[in-house]
Amino acid sequence: MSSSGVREALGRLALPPSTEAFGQMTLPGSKSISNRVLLLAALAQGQTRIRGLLDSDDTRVMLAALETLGLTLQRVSDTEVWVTGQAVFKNRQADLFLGNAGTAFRPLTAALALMGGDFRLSGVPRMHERPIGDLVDALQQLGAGIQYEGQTGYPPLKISPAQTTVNPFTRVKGSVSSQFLTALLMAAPLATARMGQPLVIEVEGDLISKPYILITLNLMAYFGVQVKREGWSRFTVPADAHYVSPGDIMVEGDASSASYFMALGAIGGGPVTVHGVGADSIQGDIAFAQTLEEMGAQVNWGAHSVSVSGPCVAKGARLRAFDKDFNLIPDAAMTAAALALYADGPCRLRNIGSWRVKETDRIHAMHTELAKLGAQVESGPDWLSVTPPATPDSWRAAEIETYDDHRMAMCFSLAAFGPVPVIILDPGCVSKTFPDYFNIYSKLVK
Ligand SMILES: O=C(O)C1=C[C@@H](OP(=O)(O)O)[C@@H](O)[C@H](O)C1
Ligand SMILES: C=C(OP(=O)(O)O)C(=O)O
Repeated sequence: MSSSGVREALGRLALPPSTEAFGQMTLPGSKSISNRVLLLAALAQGQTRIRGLLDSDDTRVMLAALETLGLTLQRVSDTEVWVTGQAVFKNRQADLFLGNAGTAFRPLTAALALMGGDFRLSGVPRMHERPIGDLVDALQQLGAGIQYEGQTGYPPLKISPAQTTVNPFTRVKGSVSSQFLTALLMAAPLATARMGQPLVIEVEGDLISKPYILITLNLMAYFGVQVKREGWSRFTVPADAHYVSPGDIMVEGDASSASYFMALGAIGGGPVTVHGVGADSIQGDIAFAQTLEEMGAQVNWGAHSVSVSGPCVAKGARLRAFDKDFNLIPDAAMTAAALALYADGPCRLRNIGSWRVKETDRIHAMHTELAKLGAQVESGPDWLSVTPPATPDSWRAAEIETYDDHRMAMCFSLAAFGPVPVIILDPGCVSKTFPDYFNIYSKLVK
């Protein structure tokens, strides 16, 4: 990292042309669960032992922010930390750098805005292009003092002490990111504690990425706060809501990270077995296994593991093409887009508009890089269609740009099963959620 916290793009990784993939791997902890649990533990009464924590850029910025806010964190190892909660954080003035971690930026904005204090929240330049206006609007309805330091609707943000009277009702738009609703829900006990009455959160319009809200509600319940949910449009946090440490919590493996290895099993013969998520997972992205089945792979479930086998595409076999709405699994959907290279016909990903405002404009990035390899690609505001190279001769060797997007690097590693050399530029961008990705990858592909 440079002094501004911006990671320098470095290096290139030539992928060895691969024909097979098999073996076992253990997943790093879930990013979504790790950052939620860190914040919930910080707000909870008592001490929480967190095991299986993800150790990556996104969790490091969250840990550093909590330390700056005065929390006592005991790091037992890279994947284990003990957090002693404080209903109201000790330091009420802080300047926090949150990288490009949506799961740190959005929930901390809500918690600090409702707690009150003088805070500044910033990130890498791309974070300052990722919208946050819908969350700020919802928090302002609750009496929060938030100003935009630059462009209206985007970070960096300045938070000033909240008004003491708060409204027991707010509305939030759900069409840009589900993380805004997640942030309001997790911070809600700070508002109910001040008001002594329940807080009602209404979602305006469509809500995207719904399974992530279920992760939020599940973990809030684990920390003692039961939210009443009426469909996807109304959420009520009770008047007496307060977080209590569950004592010990084990973070599941990351289901989005699992998608790359499950995909390897589906194109390289397999079986590839991932340990850390399985049939009991609380993460929506495990539903990617169903996409793989629809494409012709075989999936075997354990409680905490998944094994995938499939055809060997390097020997000419093909996966079944798909036309599918991916709104529920936007992250694993990128893996499906890369697999379209090996399909037996045109594939279409629908309802993926949120890709435009993630680590990069993922519709543009995917379109550009798949086309470099010889696929015929078309895209629109919220869709992507990929016609795979018709014959081995239609493939073209390519240097794949990764746009400082971990998922671009990880999903294009699957292109190594085509008939051309592939180079991944700046492979180190995987550090956002999976620093060890290429090391584990290299052990499973032959
Ligand atoms: O709440 C979460 O943990 C996440 C929600 C999703 O974002 P959107 O709700 O913006 O689609 C997902 O893409 C992101 O990686 C993690
Ligand atoms: C969208 C992602 O990240 P974030 O949590 O920063 O939104 C992602 O990991 O694909």
